[in-house]
Amino acid sequence: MRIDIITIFPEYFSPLELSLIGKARASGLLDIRLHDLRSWTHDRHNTVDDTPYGGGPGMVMKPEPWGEALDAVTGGGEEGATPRLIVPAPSGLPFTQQRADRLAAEPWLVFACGRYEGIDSRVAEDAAGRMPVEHLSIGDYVLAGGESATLVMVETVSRLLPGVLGNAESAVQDSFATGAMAHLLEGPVYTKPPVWRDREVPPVLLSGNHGAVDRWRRDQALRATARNRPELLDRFTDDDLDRRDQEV
Ligand SMILES: Nc1ncccc1[N+](=O)[O-]
Repeated sequence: MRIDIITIFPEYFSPLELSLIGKARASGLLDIRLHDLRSWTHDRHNTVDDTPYGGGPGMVMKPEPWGEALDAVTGGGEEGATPRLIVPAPSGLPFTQQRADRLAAEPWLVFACGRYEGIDSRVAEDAAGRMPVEHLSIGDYVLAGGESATLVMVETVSRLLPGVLGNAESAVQDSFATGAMAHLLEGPVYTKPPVWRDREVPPVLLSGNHGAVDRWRRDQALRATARNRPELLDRFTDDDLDRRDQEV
């Protein structure tokens, strides 16, 4: 997968040189390219923002640098390929594991990181004439810009790509994963030693009875979900739960 990130703070993305994503980039599984939006400004101050029409607080990012940046970055696709443009914004559609699964199937993503009060809306309208454009939100709070959200989305999507995680299985067992534990929160996890500060690991996990372990894990996941995210349980119908009983 190719990922382009356009931002006025390229250094914000140095964490993408570390750990699993860093290794995936080094191995060629991931081709992440950073672009400084100011490269497409032509004035002495490399201006990227201006006051909002209609008044109001803050600044809006100017359309010209973005238009040139997107032309330059998205024009260079192999055999004229076009990317999916992701614009992180609090006003966007919710970024969920299901949406991450879908994005992980895309060959090429471009992230436009807006700062201030956002990017002039004509930029996304103009780009939509040439490529799919999605405004996505990672949560109902206001960040100073799209960079943190882009880090979250890039990490969430990248770890789903085959070969990026050491053990692809663990992506399946995660909270919100698809399959039998879909939409359930992950329950408690344990590793050695079997007793620590007089606290024992639940005996079922040491029993070697995989059916009992799976049932225990699903029960714990249902409890965690009921406690912290009861609204996620509404998605289950009775036969869903019955089906899970068969599956687990
Ligand atoms: N929540 C956000 N705040 C600012 C920019 C982007 C955001 N987001 O969720 O993608």
